[in-house]
Amino acid sequence: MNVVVNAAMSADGKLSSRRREQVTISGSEDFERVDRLRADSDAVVVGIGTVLADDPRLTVKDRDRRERRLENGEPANPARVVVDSNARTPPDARIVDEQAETYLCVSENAPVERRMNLSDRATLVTAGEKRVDLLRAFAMLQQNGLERLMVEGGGELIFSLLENGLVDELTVFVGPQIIGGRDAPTLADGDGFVENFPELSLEELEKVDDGVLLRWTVQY
Ligand SMILES: NC(=O)C1=CN([C@@H]2O[C@H](COP(=O)(O)OP(=O)(O)OC[C@H]3O[C@@H](n4cnc5c(N)ncnc54)[C@H](O)[C@@H]3O)[C@@H](O)[C@H]2O)C=CC1
Ligand SMILES: Nc1nc(O)c(N)c(N[C@@H]2O[C@H](COP(=O)(O)O)[C@@H](O)[C@H]2O)n1
Repeated sequence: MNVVVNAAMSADGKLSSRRREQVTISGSEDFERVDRLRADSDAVVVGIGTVLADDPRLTVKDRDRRERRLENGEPANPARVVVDSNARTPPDARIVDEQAETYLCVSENAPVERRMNLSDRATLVTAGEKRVDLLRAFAMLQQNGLERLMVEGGGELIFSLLENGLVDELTVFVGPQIIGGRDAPTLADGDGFVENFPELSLEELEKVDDGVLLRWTVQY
């Protein structure tokens, strides 16, 4: 399995504002790159915080790329994965629409009624007692044939994946704005590291739009 985290952050490291509403940080060239990356993935992964904040579709926007996937015997869009311990994904969320297959990673603690309401819209993957056990959940996704995972955030999920040693590559677009705010989400939130900080190796640096694209591999 190969796991790539991709995110866009402001020059001060924020993924969005303290209101946790979606902020457009990438420019058109970067959004094209993100679309290519989605098209080259078996699944796009987000946390429930991102679903509740952004109501994303996570589909491939370019028709030619969707057609190329179909020609290669793949579904038009990659699968979508939500890490959602308590099955809080709204049944009318875009992420469970008909445009792609969706996997909801839930914990054993998720209320049965919510799971039942979602079970005809998504494949439920149960891993972990109270919180999704990411190592087990990703192993189960791999058993379902999902090898190339692109993680789009948010900060809580990205931190947990790094903590679990699950990230192979980190691609970050740094945009030309300051968002600020101590409560605004950053690239890696959660409890934070106090030692054994994951080490990154810079593989690529490029000016894209009015910002910078950085690609690192993670050294464990
Ligand atoms: N600029 C960008 O590229 C992106 C920005 N965002 C922004 O990020 C914000 C959402 O990020 P967050 O609030 O951090 O939410 P998140 O999307 O990282 O989801 C975190 C939630 O996932 C659940 N979860 C279950 N098991 C977990 C585990 N093992 N580890 C971690 N989380 C687990 C928890 O309920 C946790 O609160 C929004 O404001 C959104 O707009 C989100 C994605 C990309
Ligand atoms: N790459 C990137 N740049 C930004 O500026 C962004 N705000 C995001 N957000 C991510 O994209 C998701 C929306 O996807 P759809 O357009 O609905 O397919 C959003 O939920 C974030 O994960 N990404």
